[in-house]
Amino acid sequence: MMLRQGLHLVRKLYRDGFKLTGLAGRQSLGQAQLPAPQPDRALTVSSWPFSSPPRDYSLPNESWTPEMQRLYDHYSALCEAETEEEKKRGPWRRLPSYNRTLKYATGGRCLSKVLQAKARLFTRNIEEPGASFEYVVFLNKQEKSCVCVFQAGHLLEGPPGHVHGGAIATIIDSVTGTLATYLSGPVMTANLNINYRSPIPLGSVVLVHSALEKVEGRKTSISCRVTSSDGGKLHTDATGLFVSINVGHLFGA
Ligand SMILES: CCCCC/C=C\C/C=C\C/C=C\C/C=C\CCCC(=O)SCCNC(=O)CCNC(=O)[C@H](O)C(C)(C)COP(=O)(O)OP(=O)(O)OC[C@H]1O[C@@H](n2cnc3c(N)ncnc32)[C@H](O)[C@@H]1OP(=O)(O)O
Repeated sequence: MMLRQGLHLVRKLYRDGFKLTGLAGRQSLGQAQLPAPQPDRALTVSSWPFSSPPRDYSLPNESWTPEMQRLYDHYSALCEAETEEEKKRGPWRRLPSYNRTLKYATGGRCLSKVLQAKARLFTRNIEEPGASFEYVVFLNKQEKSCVCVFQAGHLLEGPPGHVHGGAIATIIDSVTGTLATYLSGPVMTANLNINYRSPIPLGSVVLVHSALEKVEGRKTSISCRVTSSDGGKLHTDATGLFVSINVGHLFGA
């Protein structure tokens, strides 16, 4: 009871502008030249410091359509497959997906919880299942490629009944960025080139195929194709250029 009251008090202090943490506190991270954020704005971009632990959002939930579930099952089965020769697991892996971008930013080694709490991946922070980006990425280590099964929810509407181009860009950036991160460590998108070929119906399930094109020094180039779930229709194709960074770059270092 006392604990609950204590939490309530801290929460209230926080709401009233007592900034414990969050991106709003960036001045302390080397951006002192920027004007101080307004309290309201600060609260919208801050993260609650005692939020629940990161959860894997790439697992089935009640909003998934039968087609989404079918494709998930199909690629999950590939993850279970063993190679003939060595009875080792095959090249496919399902990538977990957290609501904190920085959980594995160092390539497998977890960063501190304080750093993680400062970074919320917006595609994974909409509370209503199925409302926006439902997706799961399967990586093929051998082919240096991945496929994302993506179900676009009602909040992503652009042209009536169809997915907004910015939402399509978001999922392409997320999938190609994930592949680039897996292959090259921490990166940022430097360039994204997108051709919208045919509209994506809202609520439908599409496949986002991404593959490594080349690595040149700090630059990783990834190609991408968004198709209907049977592969028969091309919706979008794209290329992304990702530049390797030190994670400190994100904090103004
Ligand atoms: C948000 C994620 C952050 C990443 C954290 C790490 C891991 C995350 C963990 C897991 C991933 C999970 C999910 C992935 C989800 C989302 C991915 C989204 C990623 C984003 O959504 S991220 C936001 C948008 N992104 C930006 O906000 C970048 C702003 N920008 C900059 O921060 C700098 O601009 C930077 C760092 C890009 C480069 O700056 P720099 O000083 O380090 O390097 P420099 O300029 O020297 O370029 C080096 C070489 O790249 C060539 N080059 C550069 N830019 C080019 C361009 N546009 N076109 C053609 N070539 C270009 C140069 O020509 C040179 O080439 P060369 O070496 O041959 O001369």
